[in-house]
Amino acid sequence: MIPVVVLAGFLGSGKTTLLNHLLRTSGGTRIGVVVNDFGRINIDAFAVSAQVDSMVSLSNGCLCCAVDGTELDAMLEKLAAADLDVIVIEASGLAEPSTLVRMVLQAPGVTYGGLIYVVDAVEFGAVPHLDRDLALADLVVLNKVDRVSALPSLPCEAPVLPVSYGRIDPALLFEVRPPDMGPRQLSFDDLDDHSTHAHASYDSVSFESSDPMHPKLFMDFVRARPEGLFRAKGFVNFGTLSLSMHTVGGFVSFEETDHARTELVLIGTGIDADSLTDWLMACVADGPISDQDLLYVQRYLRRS
Ligand SMILES: Nc1nc2c(ncn2[C@@H]2O[C@H](COP(=O)(O)OP(=O)(O)OP(=O)(O)O)[C@@H](O)[C@H]2O)c(=O)[nH]1
Repeated sequence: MIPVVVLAGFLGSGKTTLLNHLLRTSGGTRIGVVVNDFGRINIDAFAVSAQVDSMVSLSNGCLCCAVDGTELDAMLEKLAAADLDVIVIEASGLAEPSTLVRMVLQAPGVTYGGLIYVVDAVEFGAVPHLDRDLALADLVVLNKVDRVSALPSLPCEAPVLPVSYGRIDPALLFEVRPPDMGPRQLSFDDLDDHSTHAHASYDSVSFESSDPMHPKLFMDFVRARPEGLFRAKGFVNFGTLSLSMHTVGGFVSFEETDHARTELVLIGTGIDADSLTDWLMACVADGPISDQDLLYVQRYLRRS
């Protein structure tokens, strides 16, 4: 099922800037984008190759469409049928993120991929209901940090990623495919020094085990994972049950899989690779796993 990431934030916080950054830096990832109106996406940055209905197909494999709230269901269904890797919905600055999240959770053929909430590091004090929105967020992007001398502290439990101009690493939100090596010409973006981009400061940790993980110990790890751990993805084997796991900030989703080995990649800032590896090693089961034990993970399971 195609994951749907909801991108929300108050007026002017930098959602469109972030979305354009994702579109520019996601290589060959096929992204479906749902926005409130076309004018907002920097379509000039791409060659528009076709326009069908209210959907625009961009040369980098991105499908763009504009909807109002009532059309969202139908548009998601249409996008779900297309061969996409991920769908990003940019909420208008005044949309209620909770309404959008509910709509995505109910939409057929897609799976919710988390709520990314953009906060303006200068203007955040003026946002109505900021606490309420932050409480729903899985990952908070504290944008425009170029405009402040000290980072404000936000009242939220979700991990906070300080950035300028929405430059987050797309791999924090979804699987990034290498660029298509088609007839595309090199652009200035390709010549960019990527070491200066946000992702240069991330650490990643890989963990593998052919012995099953203990459901309770592993779920304790998932719940208590360190704040800087923005993303985890891969497979977890619990003996008779194997799940694929995907987390974005505080958001976690599991789906059943046939992959009968634990293979995880954890991405974050300020994470200690050795202690995370030790922690995961300590989650390996030291005996058989009972049906009772499996209940700890089964309640997180999404059924398609
Ligand atoms: N200085 C600075 N300006 C930024 C940054 N990110 C975005 N901007 C500017 O802030 C303004 C608003 O950015 P948008 O991306 O349009 O914000 P938005 O959340 O999509 O706005 P609405 O759709 O009106 O809610 C634009 O002029 C951006 O160029 C940043 O990190 N630093």
